[in-house]
Amino acid sequence: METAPDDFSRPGTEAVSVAAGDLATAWARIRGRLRQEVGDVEYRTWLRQMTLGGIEDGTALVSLPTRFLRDWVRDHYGDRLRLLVQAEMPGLRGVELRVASARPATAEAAAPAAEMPLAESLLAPPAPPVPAMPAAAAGNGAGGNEWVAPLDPRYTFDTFVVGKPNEFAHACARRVAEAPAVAGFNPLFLYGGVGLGKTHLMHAIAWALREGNPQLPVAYMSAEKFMYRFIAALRSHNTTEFKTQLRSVQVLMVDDLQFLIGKDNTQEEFFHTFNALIDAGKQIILSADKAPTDLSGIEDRLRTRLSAGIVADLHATTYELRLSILQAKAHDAGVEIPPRVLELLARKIASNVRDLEGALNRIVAHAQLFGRPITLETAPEVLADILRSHDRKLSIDDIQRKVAEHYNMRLTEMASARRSRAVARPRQVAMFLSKQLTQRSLPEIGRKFGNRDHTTVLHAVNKVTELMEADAAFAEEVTLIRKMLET
Ligand SMILES: Nc1ncnc2c1ncn2[C@@H]1O[C@H](COP(=O)(O)OP(=O)(O)OP(=O)(O)O)[C@@H](O)[C@H]1O
Repeated sequence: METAPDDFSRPGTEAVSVAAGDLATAWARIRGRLRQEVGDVEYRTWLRQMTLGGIEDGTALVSLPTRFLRDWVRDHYGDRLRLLVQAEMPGLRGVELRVASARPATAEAAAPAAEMPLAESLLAPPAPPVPAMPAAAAGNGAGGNEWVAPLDPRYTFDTFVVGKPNEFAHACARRVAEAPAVAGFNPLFLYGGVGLGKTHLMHAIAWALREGNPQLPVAYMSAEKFMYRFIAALRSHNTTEFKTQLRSVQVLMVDDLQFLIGKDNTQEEFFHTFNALIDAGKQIILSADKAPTDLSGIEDRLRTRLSAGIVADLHATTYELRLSILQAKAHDAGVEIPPRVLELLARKIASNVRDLEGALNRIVAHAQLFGRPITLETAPEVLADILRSHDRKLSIDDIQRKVAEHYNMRLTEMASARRSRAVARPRQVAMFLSKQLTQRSLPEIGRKFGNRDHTTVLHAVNKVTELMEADAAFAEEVTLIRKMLET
């Protein structure tokens, strides 16, 4: 059994009439989406206390308990919140953020939240960033665009940082943006783990296409939205209009396709839409968390068609890519963050870019709140919970890399047979730290250092201990490297 559709009544010009149950469901979905987009940490820090007080004059009234939180949410999430609200409740003019005690969405949806003088409006800009749909796609005046998700203005090619893990996906996306529906690139199927940039790339393609031709009918939506709209069309016996709308676009983008797993009717409809568009020479761009071949629960015939164009993987980020992303985002935010702090984040938060952004936002907020620049000493404190949740075990590779970097020697020397002092001493330091900072046994450590014997490792550990006792400067140096590895 598939989930019930979101069936908000059509908006009037001034008021939007939404039943209490629908309002609560829509609000829950908006919050869920925000949480998914910004990550758990950021969501808990800034957005959890947000409540929907109701709708008044076509504006959603959202409350936060303090002025600081209200301002923060307005400045950092205001646009996003407005776009999500408008996507869920088409016809709303905007969102008003207030400082007020919590008040849930109720049957008296039109009742305002406790009035406060600090209300701020996030009204829609004059030309909302929604891809154009042609008259045919707009149906018979029922508001054509409202089932197409708005594009995020931040997600363009300009703001997408390219590195080894995403260069292929990025190149494919660029190619499709330059020349849609070229054989071999249709469909474009982007896949990868959570928060690695699939949605960002899809929006970037849509923005680029729009820039080239503002009239080009491009439709972007999540697979979830596709399903809700399809079920709503079924319920209102209006599937013809649904199909006509979809089939009149030139480019169709459907995000998070894994959502269709096990939803047989929706999959069937999607399959037909897909075939109709491809046969008509339209471009399709899809994303999922797995490659088509690994999407179990998707019918074989659909799976085969999904792989028929180009399949591009967004790989897990590397340290270098994470650092470049942080540098770019700090630069865009106009804040100076010491390189060491960015390196710390890039090293410690290896899961996905969304969490990385969350940590960076926290640092920026902290610096702005207290008017003090963040330092390598204060960053671990400010980010304690985030760092704890990303705590990862140090590996011998990490240690070798850091020691090689410190002594300005090539990483390969760690495993080489050379015995000159310039490489032998740093190698001994790396062996010593590997014994101190990992759970690896002496033979295991030896293997990582060019298959050396465990007695060589033991000798290195003893030698470094001895030298540290005899030479304060050397002891300080080793302690410093250790500290850098541990923060
Ligand atoms: N290479 C990159 N350069 C700049 N920002 C990036 C990059 N990759 C990801 N991001 C940012 O990380 C956040 C998460 O990316 P996005 O939403 O595109 O991930 P996703 O792969 O669609 O995740 P999900 O599987 O959760 O839908 C976004 O804010 C996005 O701008």
